[in-house]
Amino acid sequence: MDDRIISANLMMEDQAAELSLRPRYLGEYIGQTKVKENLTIYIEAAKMRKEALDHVLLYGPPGLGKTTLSNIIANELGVNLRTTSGPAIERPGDLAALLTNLQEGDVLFIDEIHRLHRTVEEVLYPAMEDFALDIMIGKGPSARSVRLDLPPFTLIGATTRAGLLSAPLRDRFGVVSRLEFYTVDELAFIISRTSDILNAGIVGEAAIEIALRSRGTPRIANRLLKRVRDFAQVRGDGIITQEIANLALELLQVDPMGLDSIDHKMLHAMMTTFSGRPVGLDTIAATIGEESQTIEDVYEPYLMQIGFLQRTPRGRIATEHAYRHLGIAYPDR
Ligand SMILES: Nc1ncnc2c1ncn2[C@@H]1O[C@H](COP(=O)(O)OP(=O)(O)OP(=O)(O)O)[C@@H](O)[C@H]1O
Ligand SMILES: [Mg+2]
Repeated sequence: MDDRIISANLMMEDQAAELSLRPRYLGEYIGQTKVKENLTIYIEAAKMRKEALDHVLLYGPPGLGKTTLSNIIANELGVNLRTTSGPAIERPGDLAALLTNLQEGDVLFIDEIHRLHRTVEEVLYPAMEDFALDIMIGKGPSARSVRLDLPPFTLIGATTRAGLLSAPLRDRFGVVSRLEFYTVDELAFIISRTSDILNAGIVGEAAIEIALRSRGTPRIANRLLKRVRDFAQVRGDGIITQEIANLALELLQVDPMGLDSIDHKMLHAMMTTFSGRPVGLDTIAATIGEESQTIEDVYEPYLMQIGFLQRTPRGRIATEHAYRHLGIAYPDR
């Protein structure tokens, strides 16, 4: 179980809070400017034509706002949103039931769409393309296929791993948007907004301090803010000052770049155990006792984003920046 404070994955403690913190309209959705601009136009156009919006694929690391954006799209379109996830749809019949219950223009949101079963995925192809469901009736030689019309709908798929999507599925999305890590300013803005909602006073410098350590991820920003707020209440007078923020973040063992002990362990191993030579993902994983996939999906993207880690054909290497950050001498080559 991934329960690090800086984990981008959804944790139990986030769940209730995220519902109330989630922006509901595009105007409140901070950052992701390009994605927002495009969606605004597509949504407007679909509404003018009174048609269903094209199918949308949202991908990017966890906690960047894919689920939030899907909710917003349905809200902006003024339609119902049905939510499910790849692994939750076990049989083709489950998907058929979902699809036949949609009303015209509705949004069907499939989270973790890369985990759809093959047989289920095949039902989705004609549904996405022709708004039709092909049903087999009978068995053996007398079996025949009947085509059932579906109301036009919008499928929104979300995934952290677009690379795992099959080509036929990927090709059926008219809009494919990649969510990016947020800038420090954007995160500071999100933190201030969340503080308002939580009725917690925060000074600008403190918001930036938390933003700097949030790994470009709103979910982490909101989580850190809540922990820091506890400190402010107990150790201070409730107002989150820069001093309180620094103290709290230090105690939470989140360093000034948002790295925690696991990042340190991983980089350390690469620099010392492997003497800075390129290392394979599985080797790193085994050395620090983490799963390869977690490293690849969750830790690595941010380390690469801040220029601490590079992928080369021969393996991963830590960059000079990373050496400097950890205070380890960069090997001369
Ligand atoms: N652009 C944004 N502006 C303000 N808050 C945001 C934004 N994006 C995300 N958030 C906040 O971050 C939280 C996490 O976002 P969300 O659940 O949408 O991420 P996700 O990409 O679906 O993650 P996962 O990959 O784990 O499903 C939301 O509850 C919301 O409060
Ligand atoms: Mg989500």
